[in-house]
Amino acid sequence: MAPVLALKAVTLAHGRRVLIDRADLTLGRGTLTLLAGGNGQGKTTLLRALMGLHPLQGGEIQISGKTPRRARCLTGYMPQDRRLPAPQMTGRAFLAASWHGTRFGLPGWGQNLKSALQACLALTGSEKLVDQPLSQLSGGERQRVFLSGALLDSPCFLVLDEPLSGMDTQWQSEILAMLQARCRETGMAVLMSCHGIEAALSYADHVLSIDSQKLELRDAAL
Ligand SMILES: Nc1ncnc2c1ncn2[C@@H]1O[C@H](COP(=O)(O)OP(=O)(O)OP(=O)(O)O)[C@@H](O)[C@H]1O
Repeated sequence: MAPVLALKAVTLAHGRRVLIDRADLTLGRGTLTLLAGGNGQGKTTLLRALMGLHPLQGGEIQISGKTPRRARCLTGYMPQDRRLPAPQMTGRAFLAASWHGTRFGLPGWGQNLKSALQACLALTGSEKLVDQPLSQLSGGERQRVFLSGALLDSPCFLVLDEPLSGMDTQWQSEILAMLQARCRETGMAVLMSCHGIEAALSYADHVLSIDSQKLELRDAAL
């Protein structure tokens, strides 16, 4: 079976500035990996490249054996830039519009969507948040609603860019425990960037560090 994520000699840059130079990497099913690195090292750029949103200067990325664009239906993504699509929109309408990514922004309200949405809201403790306008939620609450959306299509690969920012320590622990359990139970793999990885280490299998254009994968227990 193809690994969930495979990078072969991947080079990423912004203009002439190379951020990652000919990196190889493999992540397997059911693993939770923390992406670490100082400001400006290229974490967001790497995660965007995994979603097919940033071009490669060289090399190849495969997600479950497919190119990032072809693997869209297999991936869930929570970007770092979380500007509100429409401040008065409720979380429920926002999430309904993103279900399956095939609705051209039009919400669907069938029973399948309702059940899938309810399950994801329960995972993130967002049931009581989704019927309020997004603009009236706190930063940490909004993060949980957006995380529900990333989980909505039961992805095999979940890419999260600083999902814990703005959450209090209690919610950070609950979300990390939930993600760890989903990895174990469903085989989903998670790659998530976060600053201050110490608090998250006990939930993770690996730490992927970006430093001086290199990627290094290590066991989280070391
Ligand atoms: N659109 C852009 N055009 C040019 N340079 C960019 C662009 N976006 C980011 N950069 C630069 O690329 C580098 C890496 O940015 P990136 O956002 O990937 O870093 P990061 O590791 O996620 O940082 P942080 O921890 O601060 O979020 C930074 O030096 C940044 O200034």
